[in-house]
Amino acid sequence: MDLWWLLWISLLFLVPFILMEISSGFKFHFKLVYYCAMCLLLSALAAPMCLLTNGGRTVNNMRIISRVVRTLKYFFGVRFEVKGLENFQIDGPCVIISNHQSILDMMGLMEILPDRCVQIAKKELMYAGSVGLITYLGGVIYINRKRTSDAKSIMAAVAQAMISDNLKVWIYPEGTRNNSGDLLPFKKGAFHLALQAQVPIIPVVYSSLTSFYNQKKNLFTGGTVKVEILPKIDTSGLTENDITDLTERCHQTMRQVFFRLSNKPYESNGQSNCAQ
Ligand SMILES: CCCCCCCCCCCCCCCCC(=O)SCCNC(=O)CCNC(=O)[C@H](O)C(C)(C)COP(=O)(O)OP(=O)(O)OC[C@H]1O[C@@H](n2cnc3c(N)ncnc32)[C@H](O)[C@@H]1OP(=O)(O)O
Ligand SMILES: CCCCCCCC/C=C\CCCCCCCC(=O)OC[C@@H](O)COP(=O)(O)O
Repeated sequence: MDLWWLLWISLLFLVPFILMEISSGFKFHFKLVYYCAMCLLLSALAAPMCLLTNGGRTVNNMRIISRVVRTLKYFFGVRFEVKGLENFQIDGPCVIISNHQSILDMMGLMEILPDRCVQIAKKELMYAGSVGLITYLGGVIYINRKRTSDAKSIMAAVAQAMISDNLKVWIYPEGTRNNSGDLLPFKKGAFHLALQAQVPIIPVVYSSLTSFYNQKKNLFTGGTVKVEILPKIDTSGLTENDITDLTERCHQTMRQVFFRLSNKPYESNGQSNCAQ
């Protein structure tokens, strides 16, 4: 008899808990699927608009893409508080670096995307159905992260194109999505590119999404993302020998801003910030 009571009482507590877990998990995954479906749908709608307006693969399509992607935030209750937009007002090309937390970053990217700006992306994105097509039409540059030598030669060609076509290039120097509440060490490609093209670097920092988007906690509600565009960092006169210093300087500056925007106390990590 005692055993039955124990079973009933445990069920009384366990069933709502399991249901809550299932439903919040369901809600999280449902919202993620909904986000991907919206990206696929909007890309499928934007692709003909790009083709009809600009004919094919060109950075001019980014204007259409960013306008369309900017509508996404209303569906997901995400808002952006942007500071420092004036720092994008520079003549000519530059390398823009920013932190990368999740696929939701596409909204933050398109919210402030300056004119004539293409992104560097992993080549797998090319195969993401209509999203792959829209990235192709927008002029996104694909790299194979597993082959450093290929990535380097593509980046060298990009350095030339930046100058000849007056392009800004957006790179996520962490090289992958990172929702840990800190920045990963930076890869060096962005800094080589800036030096090769002899163009300035503009760091952009997005506050942590973890308060409203957290994969570990199955959390995806609405919230505000603080964005800060920092003043440009000049690279003129720097050489290959300065790459590590430059990388560390940018990482440290962005990390400080990231902690400030995320309302977290700054923690010095006391180790090299460059990916080895
Ligand atoms: C309409 C609705 C649409 C809805 C959908 C929305 C679509 C919107 C469209 C926008 C699309 C945006 C897409 C964004 C996608 C974001 C991503 O895919 S992030 C992942 C891909 N990006 C990156 O990986 C960029 C950052 N990575 C690097 O820069 C890397 O350095 C690397 C070039 C990939 C090389 O990788 P790895 O070998 O792992 O890196 P390192 O440790 O840094 O370098 C090793 C070694 O090589 C030297 N080196 C690196 N780069 C160069 C270079 N360019 N030239 C010369 N040498 C280089 C480096 O110095 C290291 O040597 P060392 O001796 O140790 O110093
Ligand atoms: C017919 C084929 C159908 C394919 C279906 C593909 C489903 C995907 C659909 C929509 C995805 C929308 C994502 C928007 C663009 C996201 C860009 C992005 O954030 O890429 C991640 C990349 O930065 C780093 O990747 P990793 O963290 O290293 O991994």
